[in-house]
Amino acid sequence: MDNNPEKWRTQAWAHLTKLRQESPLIQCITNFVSMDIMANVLLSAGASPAMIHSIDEIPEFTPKAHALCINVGTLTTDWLPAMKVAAETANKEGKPWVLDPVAAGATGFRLKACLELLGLKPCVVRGNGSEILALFKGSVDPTSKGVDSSHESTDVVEAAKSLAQLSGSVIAVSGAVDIITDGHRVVGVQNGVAMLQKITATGCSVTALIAAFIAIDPLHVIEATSSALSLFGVAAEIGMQMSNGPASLRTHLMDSLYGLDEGTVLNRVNITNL
Ligand SMILES: Nc1ncnc2c1ncn2[C@@H]1O[C@H](COP(=O)(O)OP(=O)(O)O)[C@@H](O)[C@H]1O
Ligand SMILES: Cc1ncsc1CCOP(=O)(O)O
Ligand SMILES: [Mg+2]
Repeated sequence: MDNNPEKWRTQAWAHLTKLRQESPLIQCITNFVSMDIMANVLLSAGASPAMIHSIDEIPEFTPKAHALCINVGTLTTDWLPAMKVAAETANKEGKPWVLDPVAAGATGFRLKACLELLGLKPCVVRGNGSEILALFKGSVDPTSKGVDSSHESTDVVEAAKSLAQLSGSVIAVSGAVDIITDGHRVVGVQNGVAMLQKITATGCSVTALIAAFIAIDPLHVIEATSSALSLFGVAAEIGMQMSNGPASLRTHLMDSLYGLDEGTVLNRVNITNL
């Protein structure tokens, strides 16, 4: 894709239209905090969510899903084997899966689990600046703020590129500017509002949305990931105009995502090659 902004916008609208038409089934193995908002964001966008995480069901269910989202936000020893079996099943079935390494640098247990999952070759890893840096360094961050970031996405571009080259996954770093890279190309998305950081699990939700967009365009992972991040940001921008704070934005974000129309998308999507 050349750096014509119009092409990125047209592509984002084409992705959303296809998502609404095909309504892919997205399996989410995710943290307790995020389950509700993640499922509702997927529904608002046009996808079909299923929060199914029992290891007893994965061999039967994961092959039916069009994409899988794995999120370690409230990880326990019990859940990790299910996540690994699901990732392996998705790989075997040729289904794309994405990893959200929530608070990767917060503890040794979490970091080890995230690195093991990264070894199972997710199609995309989406994290905030601190999470991506922790994965790149492979070390616990003594100054970790848990699920929140203490690094700007734009400060970890080189780490993200190296991590992408080492892992073979596309790395998406969220922030004021979302960075998407396969280790060679770097794309920037400038949509969204800072208030998204004041709603829990918006990061988790946009990771699930990336899974949905990859489900409908698995051969263009960077493009699908960029569209998902941009359209989530556009919905937040529109929603913010009707909101007084995080609680009302949470509601308006979903209404705006559901109602996104061609004119709004073509006017607002802001994606560029960096
Ligand atoms: N300062 C900001 N301005 C605009 N959008 C932002 C800003 N910070 C985060 N976002 C958006 O909020 C969503 C969640 O990102 P982020 O807060 O980085 O994830 P996490 O919740 O995992 O830490 C993403 O869509 C991202 O683009
Ligand atoms: C608060 C919290 N604690 C464990 S998982 C979680 C949700 C994190 O969501 P996000 O990474 O999208 O902010
Ligand atoms: Mg997060």
